[in-house]
Amino acid sequence: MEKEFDIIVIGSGVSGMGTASSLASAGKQVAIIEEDLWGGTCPNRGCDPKKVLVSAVEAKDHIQQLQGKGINTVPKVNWPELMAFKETFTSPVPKRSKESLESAGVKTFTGKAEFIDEHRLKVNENELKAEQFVIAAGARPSILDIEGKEHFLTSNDFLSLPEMPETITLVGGGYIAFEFAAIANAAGAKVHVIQHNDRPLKAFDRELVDLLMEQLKSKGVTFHLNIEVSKIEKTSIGYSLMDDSNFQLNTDLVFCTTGRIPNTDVLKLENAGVEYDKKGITVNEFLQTSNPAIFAIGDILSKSQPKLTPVCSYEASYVVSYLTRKETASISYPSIPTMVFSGPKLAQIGVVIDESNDDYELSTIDATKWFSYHRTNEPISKVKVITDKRTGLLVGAACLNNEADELINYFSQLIEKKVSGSEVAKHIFAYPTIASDLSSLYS
Ligand SMILES: Cc1cc2nc3c(=O)[nH]c(=O)nc-3n(C[C@H](O)[C@H](O)[C@H](O)COP(=O)(O)OP(=O)(O)OC[C@H]3O[C@@H](n4cnc5c(N)ncnc54)[C@H](O)[C@@H]3O)c2cc1C
Ligand SMILES: NC(=O)c1ccc[n+]([C@@H]2O[C@H](COP(=O)([O-])OP(=O)(O)OC[C@H]3O[C@@H](n4cnc5c(N)ncnc54)[C@H](O)[C@@H]3O)[C@@H](O)[C@H]2O)c1
Repeated sequence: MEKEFDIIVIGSGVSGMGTASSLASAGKQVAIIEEDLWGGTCPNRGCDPKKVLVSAVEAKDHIQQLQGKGINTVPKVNWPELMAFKETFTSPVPKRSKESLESAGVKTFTGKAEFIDEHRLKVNENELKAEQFVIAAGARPSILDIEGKEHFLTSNDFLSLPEMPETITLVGGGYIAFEFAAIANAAGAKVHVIQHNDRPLKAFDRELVDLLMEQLKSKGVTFHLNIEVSKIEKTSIGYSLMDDSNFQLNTDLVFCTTGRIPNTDVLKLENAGVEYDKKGITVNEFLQTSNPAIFAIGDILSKSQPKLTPVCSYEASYVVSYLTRKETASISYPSIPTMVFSGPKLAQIGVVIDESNDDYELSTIDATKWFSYHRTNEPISKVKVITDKRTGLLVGAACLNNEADELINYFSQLIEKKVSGSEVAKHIFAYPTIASDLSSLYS
């Protein structure tokens, strides 16, 4: 049966949900298609469930740090209970997301979308037609193509793991590995992280990554650098991982955390004249694909910006403004904060440099003994601020401590609003708080 709409959105994650609802509110006839969990990655198997599990890491770290300083026992993480708590957040998401779209006037279809031609899509037995399309079909975990790859689990499995085994191994040392390593370690597992070169979390400040690794090592996480796993063998008690020389590691479970691949292969994009490369769909500065009636946003894009939830929301909001003619200028991104919710947390925004140069001044501040961090006896707090030598304004920052997820957003405001150090000094912040340290960090 053929159905016709003004705009069809493919994928109901952060990118697709916001786009579809806002376009419907603007008076467009909108349909949205989802083949799996309504609401997509972030609330079902990404940021949100992950951060619920991180709560246990935070609680345990906090208490562990205060041993002999007023607290005398370290609690144990009860994994099944923590998972049940996580479920209270995730299980309502698909139904609630679909209902919210429908109440906004969006027509929902469950099934896999495939382009038939430039204006038509096939979804199960339906043929859907539209003038314009927004592709927001996201990405999925990549699986290394090695012998025994069928034994790999993914981030989706980790976030629903019924029991935490004695040993887990994460192959690939990126965001997911550093976050899951902290979670599994807090839950009592022996954790191994295997990285094929010597630069885990490559986009982050190297010194801070090294310090984060030291912290994780001190809690019992083992890092194996410059190891390229080439084979996984099932054994009577678990799995054995091997490389092409002498490396061998036994583990109860093994997760592939080597990145995510865009869902470009399942959409039959060639039928609609939409071009893509291995990083995703290529778009111009209006988020328009090689077919001008088809737009793409979110994790499915081939882009230099990080693939993160707030970036998806930003692109969704831009494409809605563009399609409703409220915006005709090209998209321009602000500085984007990036965060690793490990233990401790690592955050970064803007310019990243290893040392001062002709343009930028780098200040590295050891804030471990500052009141804000010392009162909870944090093992480390390091902050780097980068200022433009010409204007004196903040252009970048990186931090490693338990409060980095809040601190980085203050830096983001200062950078985006071009607030000078002397202006910060004129603010009165509640004391003692992380914000009240700002004038000492950036003056
Ligand atoms: C474990 C994990 C933790 C993360 N933590 C954070 C974090 O802390 N902070 C942060 O900012 N970001 C985080 N991210 C990244 C963030 O989740 C993503 O950037 C974001 O969710 C992407 O949204 P999206 O809408 O582009 O894609 P998705 O949410 O993936 O939505 C795409 C949807 O399209 C559907 N789809 C695909 N193909 C088709 C088809 N042919 N037909 C119909 N439907 C289709 C999919 O089923 C999916 O539901 C995390 C990611 C992971 C995996
Ligand atoms: N806090 C957050 O914002 C957050 C958290 C989790 C995920 N994410 C998003 O999800 C994406 C995927 O996360 P990810 O951690 O899977 O990917 P990633 O790209 O962050 O890291 C992958 C890591 O695997 C390494 N690697 C690649 N091939 C390998 C091999 N053969 N053997 C060993 N190591 C190998 C890479 O060098 C890299 O260090 C992120 O890029 C990010 O966009 C964000």
